[in-house]
Amino acid sequence: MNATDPLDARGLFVSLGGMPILRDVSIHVDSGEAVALLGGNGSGKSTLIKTLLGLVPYQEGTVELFGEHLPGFRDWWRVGYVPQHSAITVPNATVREIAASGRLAHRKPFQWLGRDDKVALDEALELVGLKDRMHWPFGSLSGGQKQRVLIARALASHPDLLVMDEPLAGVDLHSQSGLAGLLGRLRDDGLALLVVLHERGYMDPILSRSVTLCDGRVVDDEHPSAAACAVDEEPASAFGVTDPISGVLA
Ligand SMILES: Nc1ncnc2c1ncn2[C@@H]1O[C@H](COP(=O)(O)OP(=O)(O)OP(=O)(O)O)[C@@H](O)[C@H]1O
Repeated sequence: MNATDPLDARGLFVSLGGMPILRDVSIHVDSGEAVALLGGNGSGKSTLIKTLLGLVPYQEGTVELFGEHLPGFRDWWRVGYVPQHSAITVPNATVREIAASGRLAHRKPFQWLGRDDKVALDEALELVGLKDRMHWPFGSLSGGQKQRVLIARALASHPDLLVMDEPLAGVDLHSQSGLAGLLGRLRDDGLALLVVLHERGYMDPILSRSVTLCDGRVVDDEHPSAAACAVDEEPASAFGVTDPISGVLA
C-alpha cells in the first residue's frame, strides 16, 4: 500500500440506531485495481461505501483517501460516486443536466457551465456512448442507459477512484456485458474501481480482487472467488433477532 493509493480503511466499526452494522472492517484499493464488494442482502455493503465516502459516521477505525485522512480530505473531485439508478428521482432532468452535476466539485453551485465543464461533460457522455441523447429526459432511458448517465456524471469530474453501488442492478444481460466492457476500459485507462455487486457475473474478467462482507464483517479479502457466507445459509440478524417459526431475519 502506497501513501497515495486511492483507499485504505482499517478497523471500521459502525453502529446505526444503536445497532452494530460494520465490525472491524478493513478494505483497501490500490491504484489501477478493480475491487468487488460482495455480500448478501443486509451484509453492510452500502453502509460501508457510504462510510468510506464520509456519508455515514464511524465510531472506530481510520479511512484514508489518497493518503489523506477522511476528516481532512478535500479533493472530492478525485472520487466519483455512482449510486444505484433507482436512487435518482428527477425523471424530467435531462441526461446532460444530470451528468453536469458531476462538475460541482470543480465549480460553485448555480454558476453557468464554463468551457472546461462543457468539454469534460462532452467527453464523459461520449465515453459512455450517450452524447447523442444528451437532451433526453433521464426517466425515458433504459436501466442500462441510466447507469451510463450516472457513470458519465462521475467521470465528468475526472476522478481517480470510482465507487459504484450495484451498477448492474436492474440492467438486462446484454447491457450488463456492455457496462462491464466500459468499466474494463476505464480500469485499463488507470481508474481504480470499488464496485458493490451481488455476484461477480459479467464483471469477473475485469476484477482484480473481491472482498466479501457477511453480517458486517469481512470474510474474504484474498481469493478471486467469493468465500461462502455461513450466515447466508443459516440467517442470523445483526441484531440477533430471528423469527422462531421461519428462521428468517425479523
Ligand atoms: N439508518 C439505519 N439505521 C439502522 N439500521 C440500518 C440503517 N441503514 C442500514 N441499516 C441496517 O444495516 C444493515 C446493512 O444494510 P446495508 O444497506 O448496508 O446492506 P447491503 O449489504 O447494502 O444490503 P443490500 O444488498 O440489500 O442493499 C441492514 O440490516 C440494515 O437494516
